[in-house]
Amino acid sequence: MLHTVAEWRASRAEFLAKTPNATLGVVPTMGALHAGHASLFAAARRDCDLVLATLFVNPTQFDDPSDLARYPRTLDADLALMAEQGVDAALIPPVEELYPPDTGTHYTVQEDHFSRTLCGTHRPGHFTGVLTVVMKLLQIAGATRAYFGEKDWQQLQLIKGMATAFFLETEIIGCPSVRGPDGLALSSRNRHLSPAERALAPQFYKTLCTAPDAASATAQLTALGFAVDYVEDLKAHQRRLSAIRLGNTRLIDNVPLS
Ligand SMILES: Nc1ncnc2c1ncn2[C@@H]1O[C@H](COP(=O)(O)OP(=O)(O)OP(=O)(O)O)[C@@H](O)[C@H]1O
Ligand SMILES: CC(C)(CO)[C@@H](O)C(=O)[O-]
Ligand code: BAL
Repeated sequence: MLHTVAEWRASRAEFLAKTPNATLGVVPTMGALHAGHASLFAAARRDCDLVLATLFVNPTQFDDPSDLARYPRTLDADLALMAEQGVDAALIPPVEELYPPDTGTHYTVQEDHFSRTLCGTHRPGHFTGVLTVVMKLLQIAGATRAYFGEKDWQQLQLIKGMATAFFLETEIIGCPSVRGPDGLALSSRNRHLSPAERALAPQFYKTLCTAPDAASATAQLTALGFAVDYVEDLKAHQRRLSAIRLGNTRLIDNVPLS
């Protein structure tokens, strides 16, 4: 299951030699897998002949070193979940392989770009890191389709924009957010929540769904005890996006505007 870039490229070539018109799906992740990731694997499995998952905690997208240091790492459980979901191959490259020394090249966008708003404002450099690593992963994968979650809605739009701008041949597929029974969007960072924070967390989604406008959502969330980074209604997309912090844990979510 484990592949370096060179191993993946060799097994991909071998597979395509045997099955010339095969479709390939790639699901980029940072590991610590949960049912949200499983839904992406299932979509790829349904649509594609060969499914690659990538597990890489990308250092360049972390604006906060302590967030990177405590990012959950659960490799054994991740391998079991991927096997259950019928993932064919997992690329788990070391940092030096994705970032060879002295290349000094990254993907960036102009000052007034969408990537500088919302999470881009609150996590400076975050989307440069995300888009750079996604460009690398898509080039390595050489897939027909790549699967991303709508939970990270701004990220999904930016990746679609990059794929269009750079004429990438991989189709970018967005998949619906998977939620717990209480409405909380599944996220690897949920495991950092204390029991009290976990009990409060579903109010995040509920408030986004019910508040009449972004200002009231902000006021209601603040009154409940969330530290609000932003709530914004993107009228053009009919979408409400938000990021909040509970203690040291930052969560994001988005809902359609009704
Ligand atoms: N609840 C979810 N439903 C659907 N897709 C999800 C969900 N959570 C994550 N994803 C998607 O899985 C892919 C990998 O995300 P990632 O590994 O960062 O997990 P995560 O749970 O979003 O972690 P965190 O937000 O804590 O970094 C992304 O495309 C992301 O949008
Ligand atoms: C797309 C991604 C795998 C890039 O590191 C990451 O931002 C994520 O997991 O959403
Ligand atoms: N899924 C988002 C990755 C991050 O928070 O860095």
